[in-house]
Amino acid sequence: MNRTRQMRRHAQKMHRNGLQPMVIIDRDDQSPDIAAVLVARALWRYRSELAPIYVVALLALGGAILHRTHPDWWLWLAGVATVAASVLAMFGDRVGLALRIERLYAASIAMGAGGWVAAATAVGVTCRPLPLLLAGGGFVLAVPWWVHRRRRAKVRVDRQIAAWPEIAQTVGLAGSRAQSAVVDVWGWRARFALARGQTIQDVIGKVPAIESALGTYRGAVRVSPTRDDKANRFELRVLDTDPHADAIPWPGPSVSSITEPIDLGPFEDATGARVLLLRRHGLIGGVAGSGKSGGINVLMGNLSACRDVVVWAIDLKRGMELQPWASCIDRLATTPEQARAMLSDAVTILEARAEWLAGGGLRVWEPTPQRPALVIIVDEYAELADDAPDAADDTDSIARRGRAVAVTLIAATQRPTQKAMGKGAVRSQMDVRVSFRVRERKDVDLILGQGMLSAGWHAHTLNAPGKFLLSAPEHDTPRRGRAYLLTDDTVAQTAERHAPVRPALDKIFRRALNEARMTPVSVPAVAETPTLDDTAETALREALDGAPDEGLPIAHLLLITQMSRPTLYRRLSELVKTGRAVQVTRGRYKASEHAP
Ligand SMILES: Nc1ncnc2c1ncn2[C@@H]1O[C@H](COP(=O)(O)OP(=O)(O)OP(=O)(O)O)[C@@H](O)[C@H]1O
Repeated sequence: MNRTRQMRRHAQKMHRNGLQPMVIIDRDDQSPDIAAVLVARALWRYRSELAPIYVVALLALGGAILHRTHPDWWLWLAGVATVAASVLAMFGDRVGLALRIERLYAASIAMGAGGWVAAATAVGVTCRPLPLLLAGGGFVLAVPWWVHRRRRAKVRVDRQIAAWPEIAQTVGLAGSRAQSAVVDVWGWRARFALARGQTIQDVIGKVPAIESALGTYRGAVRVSPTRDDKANRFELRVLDTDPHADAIPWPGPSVSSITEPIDLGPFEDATGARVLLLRRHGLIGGVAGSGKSGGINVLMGNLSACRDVVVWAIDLKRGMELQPWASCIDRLATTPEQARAMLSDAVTILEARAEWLAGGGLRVWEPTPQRPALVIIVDEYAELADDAPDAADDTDSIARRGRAVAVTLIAATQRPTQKAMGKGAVRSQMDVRVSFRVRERKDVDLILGQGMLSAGWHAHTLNAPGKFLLSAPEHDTPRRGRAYLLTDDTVAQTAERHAPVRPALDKIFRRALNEARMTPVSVPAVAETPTLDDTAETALREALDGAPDEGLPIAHLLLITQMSRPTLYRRLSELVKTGRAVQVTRGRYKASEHAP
């Protein structure tokens, strides 16, 4: 017997240390004692699952006692049961029964249990059909309890929280402790306090180990600061189902001005990944097919809705990605020559604006529809660096000096290596970084910045196109977002809706360009740059008349006429309709041979 007590003490000590006792039964006389301990522990551990059986047993016991001691109480008991059931049905939400079905269930339990005890008190528990009613009713009412998803989730969470000291020890966060936990639609969340000297970065670095210890699937655990932003607290989020499993349709523009943050798509807690682009440059990276172009579509959908932004774009993949937005893009460069000319013009405008600001004693350019910001989107930046290396000085100038004058550069590329980004300081000037999935872990640092991988920005684990991590001054913890998806139809409709409201570039720019007399490479001699005042119409006619057989591209006509893109498209379609011009191929026009 003494030995049994010793073993029990040993088992308790092991349990206190977080260890499971190993049971070695070597003598028959000790087994019942230890088995009883194990059974008692199982009864306690599975108390939630066994709760209906406990309740049935309690009711039987209570009924038996009351029948013996106070058989005349049955009427009171029936009254109390009725009142309790009504209160639960009406006000159950105040005690956490959020759904109506849950309140009705609780009311049925109260009425059933109370009614049965009242009857058993009056006539005795063995009186028929009370035993049958207790067993049958107990079983029927237990089924919803056993299958209830939230209850099961809660039990699982409680067990994991109870096991946390052991998990923490294993993963190297000994001393941290859980403060609270809640089950939500996607899984569960818990708030933890850290031991002295531990930081959130330490926890982020342990995420794979925590996932393994909790037995979740890979990528199911998220770590973030708590709302109060205390350095010794963190929130752990464990997802059972991925909130980003399905594509999320774009709900329409979230902004009407570049001074507002643009919503790229929801984070996993359904809050929007909003980021400001005014006076900032952006870098979008990720492997082919990871959703970069989708991300650019979201940007275009929003930027085209802003009346205080002029969008220029460089798409050296023959305009494949950005062509659908052509009517909202003031200037689209699809060849290295056009890209070179555009970037050089951008520097001209930047300098003119800087001069204008200095002249007025102003520090920054505040965009308005009359004086819009300029956003230059470069899709597949690596191709620009390859095909137009001499434009590097201009991109460098824009990246370094563009902020104050509201000239923003947004570059998308698969891997922003120093080679892909050109020689200059462009990458280091990018304030907003969006990383879609990368293939290699080291690419995380390439896109998001040195040290980000070890700080927990695991873009290599993003597992569907459109999922991204966003790093910006207002987003300094790794949270997964999923970009909204714009279908081709949505793009076409949005571009059509926004094209008429696109602003033109301001006079300061136009004058600066005039003065700089920028002549695009390979513009035919007939297409002399005219003055930019009110001779646009004549310039268009002259350009079309002198156009070569293959026609003049839109980009050149835009440069020559200085019309806004929507105006040029409108004028060209009028000229085509009236037989004065012809569209030779897509995006190329010349005067009709039979023009009047
Ligand atoms: N936000 C999104 N939600 C759901 N699916 C998306 C999303 N973005 C992209 N996709 C899907 O992934 C495919 C590839 O996306 P996308 O063309 O944007 O990738 P990419 O990174 O630009 O590739 P590439 O570098 O080859 O152009 C799309 O055809 C689309 O079906």
